[in-house]
Order: sequence, then C-alpha cells, then structure tokens
Amino acid sequence: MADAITEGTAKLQLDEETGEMVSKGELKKRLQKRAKKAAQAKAKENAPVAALAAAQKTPAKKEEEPEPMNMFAQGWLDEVYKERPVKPVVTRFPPEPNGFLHIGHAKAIAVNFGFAKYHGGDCYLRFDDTNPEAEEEKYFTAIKDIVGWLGFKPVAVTYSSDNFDKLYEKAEELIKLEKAYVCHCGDAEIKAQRGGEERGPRFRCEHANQSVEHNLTEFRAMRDGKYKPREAFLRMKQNIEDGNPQMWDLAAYRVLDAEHHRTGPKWKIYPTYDFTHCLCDSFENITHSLCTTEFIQSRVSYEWLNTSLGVYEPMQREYGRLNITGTVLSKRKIAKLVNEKHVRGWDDPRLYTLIAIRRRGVPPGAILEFVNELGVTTAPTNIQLARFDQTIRRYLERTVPRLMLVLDPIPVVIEDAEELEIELPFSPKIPAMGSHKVKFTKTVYIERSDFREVDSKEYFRLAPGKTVGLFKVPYPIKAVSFTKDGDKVTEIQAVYDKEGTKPKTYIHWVATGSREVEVRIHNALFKSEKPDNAEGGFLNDINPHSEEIWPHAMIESGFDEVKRRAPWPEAAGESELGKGGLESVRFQAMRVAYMAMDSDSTDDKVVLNRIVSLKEDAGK
Ligand SMILES: Nc1ncnc2c1ncn2[C@@H]1O[C@H](COP(=O)(O)OP(=O)(O)OP(=O)(O)O)[C@@H](O)[C@H]1O
Ligand SMILES: NC(=O)CC[C@H](N)C(=O)O
Repeated sequence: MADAITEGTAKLQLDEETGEMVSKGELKKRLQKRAKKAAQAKAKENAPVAALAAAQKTPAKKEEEPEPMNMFAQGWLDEVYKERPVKPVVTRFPPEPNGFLHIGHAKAIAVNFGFAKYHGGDCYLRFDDTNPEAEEEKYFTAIKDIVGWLGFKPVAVTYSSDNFDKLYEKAEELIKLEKAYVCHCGDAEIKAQRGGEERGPRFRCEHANQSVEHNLTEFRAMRDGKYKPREAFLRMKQNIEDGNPQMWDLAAYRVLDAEHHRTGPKWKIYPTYDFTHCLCDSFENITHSLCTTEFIQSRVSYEWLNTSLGVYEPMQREYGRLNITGTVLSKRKIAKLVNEKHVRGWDDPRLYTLIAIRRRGVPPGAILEFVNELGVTTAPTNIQLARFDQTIRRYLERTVPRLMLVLDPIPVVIEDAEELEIELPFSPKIPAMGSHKVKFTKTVYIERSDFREVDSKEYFRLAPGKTVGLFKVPYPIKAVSFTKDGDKVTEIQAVYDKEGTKPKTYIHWVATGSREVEVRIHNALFKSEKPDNAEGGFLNDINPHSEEIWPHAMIESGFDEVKRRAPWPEAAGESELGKGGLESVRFQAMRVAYMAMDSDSTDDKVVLNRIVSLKEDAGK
C-alpha cells in the first residue's frame, strides 16, 4: 500500500503558480481551473487582440535545445566566412588587461574562439597591453582563467608588447615611406587642424612637412627620453581630406612616463591602439579580425596602415555589442560599488562580471548557449536580466541533480513514525543521474512557509487537521497541534494519515541531523531597468533587498554525493581544468531554487548561492 502512495510522488510536478509539488492529476485539475478563469477574462477582450496575443506566444513554445553552433553556420558570421573562405582560419580575442571581463566579453570570446573552432582553425588570446598605466597582473590571470573556464584553449597566449621591437621598426619604416612625422602640437592645435567645434576646414601643421631624416632623428629622440609626455608624438600621414576622422593623421606613438609590467623601464614611448592592432593581427596571420561596431570607422585606418607597409592583410569585420539592461558593466561604476561596499567584491554574484557570474554558479555552457541563442549581427543587442536567467534556468533544468533544502526549518514530530531509509532519484527525468539514500527520521524539518496556524480552503499544505505529502515518504502526515514561543511556531506535532486519500500536495523536508548551511538569495542589484537614469545616479537605484540571507538552512545528506561528483554538468572548461571550483557543485533545491556552493564555504561551513529562481519572478 505504501508503494501505491509513493509511486505517485515519483511523478510530482511543480505548480509554478504556488511553488508546490503536486501530483500530475492535481496539477492538471489546477491548470484547467486556471485556464477556464483566464478564458472567461479573455472573452471580454475583442477577438483580434486575443488572436494577436496567441500568435505572439507561438514561438515561445519552441523549447528544444538550441543548436550550439548555429551562430557560425548561418547569418552574419557565415557571411563573414564566405567573404574570405580560407583555411586555416586564425582569429584572436584581444582584451586590454585593465579590468575584469564582463558578460559582453563572453560574446567576444564565443565569437572569436568559436569561429576558429567551427572552421577547424586557431584563436589567440592576445593581451592588448599598450596602456601600461592601467594594466595589472591580476587582470591577466583572471582573463586567462575565464577563457579556459568557458571551455576555450588559445593556440597561444600572446601580448602586443611581445611586438614592441617589431612595431618600432615598422614605425621607422613608415617614416621612411614619408607616411609618418613627429608632431609637437598640443590638444587645442590638433583640434583646430581637424576643423574645430565648427567643423571648419581641416589642415596639416608645419611638422607634416619635415624631412624623413628630421622625423627619424626626432622619433629616436622620443625613444631615447628627450621628450616628456605630450611634448612630442608620432603621427601617421593619412588623408586629412577624408570624411572619416580615423584618417586625420592619427597618433602612432606617444611618450608615457610609465613602467610596463612586461618590458619594465625599457620603453619611454608606446604605440597606440590604431598603430598596434592591425599590425599585431598581421604578424599573427589573423584571417578574420572580429571586433565590435565601435571600430567600424577604424577599419579604414586599419587597412591603410597594413597596405602602406605592404604587410599581410587580415580582414576586419564588426558585430554588435551585447549589453545587459538592469545592471552596470562599466569598470568605473563597478569599482564604485565595490569600494563603497555595496557588493562583496568584483565577483559578487549580483554583478555581471564573468568572475561574478561564475561565482554565482552559472555554468559556462549556459553562457555560451545564451550567446548562441541571441545570434550575431551588426546590431547591438540589449537584453534584460530576466532573459539571461531564463536561459540559465533551462540549461540547469536538464543538467543538474535535485536535492531537498529547507531555508527556514521548523521541526515536525511525527508521533507514530519510525526511522526509515528512503531512496531519492537525483533527477525525475534523467535516470542516468542515479539515486541516493537518505534517512527519514521521526522528527523532520519543513519550511516555515509550508505550515499555517489557521487552515483555509484554498491552502493545500500543512495546517492543523490538514494532510500533506512529504516527498517520497510512504504516508502523508496530518498536523495535530503545534507549539509556540511568543509569535513564533517552534514545533509542529503530526501523525501519519494512513487512511486518508492521496494528498493533493507534496512538500520537501530534511531529516534530523541534516547539515546546517547558509543560503544567499540574490535579487537584482538595481530597482530599475536603467540604473544610470536614476535621479542622482545609479547608486540611488540600488535595491536594498538584493541579498537575502538564510543563515540556518538545512540540506539533506545527498549533498555530499553531489559535491563529490561535481562538476555538474560535466562540460565546457570546468572538467578540463580538473575538478572545477566550488561553484560547480550545482543542484536544484526542490521547490526553492537552483543553487551552487559559494567560494566563502569552508570545511566547517557550507555557503550556497541561488543561481536562479525556479521560475521567472512574477511581474517581470
Ligand atoms: N559588450 C560587449 N559585447 C561584445 N564584445 C565586447 C563587448 N565589450 C568588449 N567587447 C570586445 O571584447 C574584446 C576585448 O575587449 P576590451 O577589454 O579591450 O574591451 P573594452 O571595449 O575596453 O571593454 P569595456 O570597456 O566594456 O570593459 C574587444 O574585441 C571588444 O570589442
Ligand atoms: N579590435 C578590437 O577588437 C579592439 C580590442 C581592444 N583591446 C579594445 O577594445 O580597445
């Protein structure tokens, strides 16, 4: 008979509206009831509007797994390949090591590494380290780490600074070709030469007429420390008549009073982005140099320099940036949040740096799936946080095991119960995940929110005289009394309800002796979709409830096995890197949320982060 009851629990389903686990039949009944109500409401609307709404809903039904390589097989990236269908494809991901990467960079990583991988080629991780003032060792390490975590292996890690000698030679060559000159003009003069505020006529300064010998002497003097910053710079002699400002004799080299973290005090002059990037691409035999659309105008100067020097010419093409709304990504703003202690650090799970997303427990594969789903075009993509969460949720749904976790435990003493061993599957849908055994004890702990002191007709969980199912336990229980300390219920007394009908609802529980854990539930860090538009600035938009802590949550013993068997899922960079970090211990806490271990965990104390809720928040 016990079997007859537990059999049903294997097929329990989540009622998304109430958060309860209920039998298939009960869920069907509830859905029908709600559908009827909704239909009645809808009937009031006029027919065309209703039809449009239905039509708009259709695509959402498509819940299949996205094809992981779609973004390369079709659309913009496919066109780019067709423009230059060469083998082997060679690409590069070229971050400046001046901060932690964010979700937008994940797109750049996926595009560059993915494009090469898809075409059987190679991708370099190139540190674009030509601004010694802003660069720090910790960023190099963090960037390398994140690329590996996303599952990509650079064919080599290179540095623009590896090429400082070669770039210097190319600069002298450009001077000898009469295509560069040393200029001593200040900002105001340069502005005037470029037409000024009124966009008037453009003209060159007298330095542009210097002889090659003079320019060489001056450039070497710059190199040898004769000039202080801003006293001299090397300019490319492009085409001042051109409508594109990127052709208005851009700087190629400037004097900087800074030690480079790799070349030390060797250089007093450093090449600019416009001089460095296209040449480094050329030196590395990059076939497709993919970057974001703010570089569209730079394409002419990119091509001009390589052509002028007669070197191998890569092809630059530009795609739209990925922006997430409802958060801030700028380094300066995140630094403010960190310094003013609004968040726990650059890797705080409420941020959208990649180290933060990783710490929160988001699997690397889910990020790649997100980028792939959005696709790549030349248009910028502005995405709401909820859309990102939705992809993660779908990904976790099919890849992580389930456990029982109680956030706010309250003991229930089941007077006629005996200790039992109960087998729990790790996943109701994927038998290959296996199962584990947990102890069922006379006293179990349930969520405080699953008990009501006063029953009502619309309530289906535990209340005095009311019966509820405990997930996988042979008999449902009925509350008979409860004890209080002041306003707070401290214990519920219950008995097995062996005679009653099958319960309508099942709730999760944990046994006596279960491990106490701290759970951190993260909500949006900002109240609005556009924190930057808040009066007085983005700090005024901070959500005071962005982190809720449950310090005395309890987790069932299956957690130990989930931890031992991590990473969940075993994919992308985590397993290749070895074991995966604590954040790869992921699971679905039944009826609660998707969870991962936080890096604050110690041998004695487990801290868990909510990765995402089980369903989209109402109102979003
Ligand atoms: N939001 C984004 N979406 C897509 N690609 C991006 C985004 N931000 C940067 N990238 C790309 O990543 C690569 C390395 O970026 P780098 O760190 O040099 O950029 P950045 O523009 O300085 O970034 P940010 O200023 O946003 O921190 C570049 O090719 C850049 O175009
Ligand atoms: N061409 C590019 O991809 C630009 C990379 C460069 N590090 C930048 O964002 O400034």
